[in-house]
Amino acid sequence: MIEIKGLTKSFSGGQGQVDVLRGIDLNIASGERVAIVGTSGAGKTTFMHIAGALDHPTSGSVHIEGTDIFSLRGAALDRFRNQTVGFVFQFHQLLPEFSALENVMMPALIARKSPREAADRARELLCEVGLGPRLEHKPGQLSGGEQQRVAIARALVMSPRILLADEPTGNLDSRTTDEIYRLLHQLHQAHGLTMIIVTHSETLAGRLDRIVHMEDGLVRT
Ligand SMILES: Nc1ncnc2c1ncn2[C@@H]1O[C@H](COP(=O)(O)OP(=O)(O)OP(=O)(O)O)[C@@H](O)[C@H]1O
Repeated sequence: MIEIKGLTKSFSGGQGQVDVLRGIDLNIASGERVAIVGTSGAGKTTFMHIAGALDHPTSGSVHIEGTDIFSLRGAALDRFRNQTVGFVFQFHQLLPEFSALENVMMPALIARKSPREAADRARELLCEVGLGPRLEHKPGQLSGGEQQRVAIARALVMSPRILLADEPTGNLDSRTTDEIYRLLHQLHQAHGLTMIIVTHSETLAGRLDRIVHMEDGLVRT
């Protein structure tokens, strides 16, 4: 269960203060798949970064399975995030110099898993996302859809319970979008993941369990 209460985020810059999130309340059940939709600038990415503890709110709280995540500090917060949340970004952010296998291993190596264990887990996940024959390919040698599959495998390498995806199909054509949806569905069935997915794709949003509309830093009710 994810419980978000009174979340606000303001940035201050040259042109004064910008209130990007203005008091978001949202509960998401374990295993639920939620689409976050809204116009550009509504605050979706900012919200996702805070929900996944990549950024701090100005005020408000996020409880994940009972843990008040912003009461954790430093290494404890990093550990909680690495073990609990996996991220998939629109522009997948794979490291171009490294193979698919090495990209997926990376979070496990950073978490000090042994290279053998990291490689075994990465291989298993790449096979699960249909990339068994592409383990040694570098991102530049893979299609957009394949790169996104690598990014999804990487997000899952630490066996998180929550998957946060920001426009996971944003730069893909409709057939590849459909394939990524089917993969996410398969992973949801297999791992019981809670999924929060920011998307502009009505097709993708419509297939999830619930659609949350964000508008001007608030959830539209
Ligand atoms: N670090 C920052 N400093 C100042 N303003 C910021 C910062 N990050 C985001 N913003 C502003 O917050 C607003 C919301 O941005 P955000 O990326 O969360 O929106 P979004 O709904 O994800 O948009 P899109 O669909 O275009 O990705 C924007 O007006 C943006 O300029």
